[in-house]
Amino acid sequence: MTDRRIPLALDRVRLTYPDGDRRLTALDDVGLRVAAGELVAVAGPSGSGKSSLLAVAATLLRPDAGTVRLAGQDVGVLRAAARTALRRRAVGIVFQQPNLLPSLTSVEQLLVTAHLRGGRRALRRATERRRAEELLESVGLDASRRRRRPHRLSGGERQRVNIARALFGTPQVLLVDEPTSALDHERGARVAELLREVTRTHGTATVLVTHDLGVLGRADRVLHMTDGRLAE
Ligand SMILES: Nc1ncnc2c1ncn2[C@@H]1O[C@H](COP(=O)(O)OP(=O)(O)OP(=O)(O)O)[C@@H](O)[C@H]1O
Repeated sequence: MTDRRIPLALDRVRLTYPDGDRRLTALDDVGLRVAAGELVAVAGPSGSGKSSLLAVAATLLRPDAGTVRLAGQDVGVLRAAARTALRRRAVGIVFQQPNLLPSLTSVEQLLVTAHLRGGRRALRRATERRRAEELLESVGLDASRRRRRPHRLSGGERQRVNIARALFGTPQVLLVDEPTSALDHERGARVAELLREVTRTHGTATVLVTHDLGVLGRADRVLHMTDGRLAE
C-alpha cells in the first residue's frame, strides 16, 4: 500500500559501479524513509556513498537491487520517459554549486525551469512570474536582487536562488548536496535555517548531505553513511 505521507522510500537498495573486472559496492542494503515536512541529514566520510544515495533517490542512477518509491510510485517499473517525467514533477535538486545561468536574472533562473517543465506558454504566464517573485522573496531575496544576474549576487544569495529554483516545481522530495560548503559559517547557518524552514512550509521530504555540524544540528534526523551502509 502507498503511504502518501512518505514521499521518499528506499528499501534494500544496492548500487555497484564497475571497478576493473570487479564491482565496487557504493550502496549496500540501504533503507530510508523520509516523511513530508521532514529534514534528514546524511553525514559520512568522503567516498562513503552519500552522492550515490542522492543520485539513486533522484532516479538519476538505477540501483542493482532494491526498490525506490518516489511520490508513491515504484521507480523501478517505470520506463525512462516516465521516470524523467516523475523526476521533473516530484524532485527538486540543490547541488553544491548553484550552476546559475550567467545571463539570466534571479527571476529568470526560475522561469527557465518552468519553461522546461511546462513548455513555452509557462514562460509567458504572469502567474509563473508572480510565483517566482514570491519564492525568491520567501528565501530572503529582496526586489533589487531578484533583478540581478548571478555575478552581482553573493555566494549565499546565489545559493538562495538555487533553493528557490528547486522549489519552483513544487517538489515532494528535495535533495540537497553540501549546500553550505562554499559559504562562511554565518551564511552557511542561515542557508541551513532556510532549508529547515522550506521543508516545513512546503512540506517536502528533504534529504541533505553535509559535513557541516551547523547543518546537522538543524536536521530532524541525522544518519551516518559508512562504506555504503546507512545507519542512525
Ligand atoms: N561513476 C563512478 N564509477 C565508479 N566508481 C564510482 C563512481 N562514482 C562514485 N564511485 C565510487 O563509489 C563510492 C561512493 O562514492 P560517492 O561519490 O557516492 O561518495 P560520497 O560519500 O558522496 O563522497 P564525497 O563526500 O567525497 O563526495 C566511492 O568509492 C567512489 O569512488
